[in-house]
Amino acid sequence: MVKRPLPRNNAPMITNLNDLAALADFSLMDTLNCDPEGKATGDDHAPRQVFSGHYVPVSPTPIETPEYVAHGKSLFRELSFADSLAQSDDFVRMFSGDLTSVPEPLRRTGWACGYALSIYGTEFYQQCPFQTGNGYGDGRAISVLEAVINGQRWEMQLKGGGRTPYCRGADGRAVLRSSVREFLAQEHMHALGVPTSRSLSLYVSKTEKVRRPWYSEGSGSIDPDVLVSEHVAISTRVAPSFIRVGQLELFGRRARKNEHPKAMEELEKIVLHLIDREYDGLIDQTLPTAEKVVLLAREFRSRLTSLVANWIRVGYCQGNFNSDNCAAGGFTLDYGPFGFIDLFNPQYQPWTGGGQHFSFLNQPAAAERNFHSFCTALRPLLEAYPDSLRQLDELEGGFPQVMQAQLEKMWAAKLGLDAFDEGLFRKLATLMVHTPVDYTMFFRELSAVPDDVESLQKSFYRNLAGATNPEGLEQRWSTWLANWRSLTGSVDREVLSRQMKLVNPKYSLREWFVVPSYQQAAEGNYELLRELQGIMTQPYAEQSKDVENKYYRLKPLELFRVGGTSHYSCSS
Ligand SMILES: Nc1ncnc2c1ncn2[C@@H]1O[C@H](COP(=O)(O)OP(=O)(O)OP(=O)(O)O)[C@@H](O)[C@H]1O
Ligand SMILES: [Mg+2]
Repeated sequence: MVKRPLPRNNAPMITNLNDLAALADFSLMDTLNCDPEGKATGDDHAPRQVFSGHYVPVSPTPIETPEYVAHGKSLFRELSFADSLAQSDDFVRMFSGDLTSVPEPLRRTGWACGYALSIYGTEFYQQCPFQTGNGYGDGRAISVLEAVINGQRWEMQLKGGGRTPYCRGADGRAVLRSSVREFLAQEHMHALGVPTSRSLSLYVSKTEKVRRPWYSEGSGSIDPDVLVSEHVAISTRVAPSFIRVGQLELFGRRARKNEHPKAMEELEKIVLHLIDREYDGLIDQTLPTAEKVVLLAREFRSRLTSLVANWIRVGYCQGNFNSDNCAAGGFTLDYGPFGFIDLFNPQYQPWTGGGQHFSFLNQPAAAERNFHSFCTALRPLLEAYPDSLRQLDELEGGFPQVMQAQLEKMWAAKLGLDAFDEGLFRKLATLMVHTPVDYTMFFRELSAVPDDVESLQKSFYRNLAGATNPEGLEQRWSTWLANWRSLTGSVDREVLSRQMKLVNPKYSLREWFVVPSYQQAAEGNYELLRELQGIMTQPYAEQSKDVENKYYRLKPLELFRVGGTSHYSCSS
């Protein structure tokens, strides 16, 4: 008998698709309403209105001649998946979109979900080709599996898996460039300790290409200036669910407007489903719905505020924080026009179409708008319960205070302080802008608890000597540093430093590291991508001198203002 290797948690190792099939569990999913017009064959790829139901059955369209690019090694370990699985024929086939020969109880059709859109709290319908909201949703994301693995329920979703009824006439594909970005970012974010969807696998087609607007080499253009032909790819992401605030909104809007006889029932069902999938064990199952709704809002508020504080801690700007890109489970979702900040600028926003409302330090305000959309979606369920409605209003009204408390806690931790000091923080923010500094490097250098400004200068984009008033600026830094040191109290320097280095990462997934990795990948060379994957999944570790020289660096000045590196459009 062949002995199977045992993973660390002693659960049996998953070495082939049959092992995975044995863990499939569609029981929760099956309690939801299927679109009554949905075809059991899943052959439903043309844009159309979907008037009701929580999901549409749809089969993915496989990419031609798939080639293995990468798999999420740490997620594989957590799921007890053998690394070899990622390159095994039947696994590659399934996760490059071909469900035609999957073993039972896996299914030959996946599912796509509709959702609504609010931008910064304002409801939108124009993005829907029918102007009704019934044609908007997962246009190229198709879920293929729900499984309970090591006691945890996971949904697996292909991105770029072909057209769905929500494709709005687009091709349903994702290009290698955007897939590499999302793949690397999800793993990096997880390693940074920030809740996120996770990366399972990434396959590229060796033959199938699509055209996308993008930037010519070294372009200084704001908008894309060329059409490029790019290889398509399918990445699979994994999360407890992919329910978005926008999804709740779709059902909330239908219930509010009484769009069909089952509208209220469908809203209640998706909300209870969200609780089962994302808040299991946190909300007493025996409570009436109205009370569950209030507890849900409280819990989501807590997760969302903590998430956004964490984004700021690690220098992440989501870029497109609409309600449809805001996971109702409170984790990071949709790594589209995101970016990790280099030079500190509170208004940093890499997405050219995004506007200041989604910029780096405006993310708490954007989150508040998404929370408003979330509460608006829940409200129809509380119409007959004035007490619960009042509690929901209070939760919504209290968002800024909770957000502020999370931010203060985060800034205090970044500075190694027990308590937030407003004066110290304000002075620092001003100095960081005036100098200017590299956000990640500055906090990491500070984590060494330096005696003087000299070592901090490694993170400065302009030598102090080159400043308008060099002595003045240096003096302000020295004063600030002395004030900061006095506030850290009598904590041992080593202890303080160790503590701060757990909060302030050394390495972050700067776009100018990612660009060459997807450019190489487009040539079939995945070396750089895998190097980045290795480095960015241990962002707090010092790592080798070589790694430090290559990846612990200021962004080269010539890369500022380069289209595709410093700013980009949403084309993906
Ligand atoms: N090539 C495409 N084909 C079909 N639909 C698309 C395509 N690109 C984007 N969409 C859809 O357009 C909408 C807006 O796109 P956005 O960039 O927010 O999402 P995304 O990156 O595709 O997906 P997600 O939010 O699932 O990560 C989404 O509903 C998405 O499904
Ligand atoms: Mg999206």
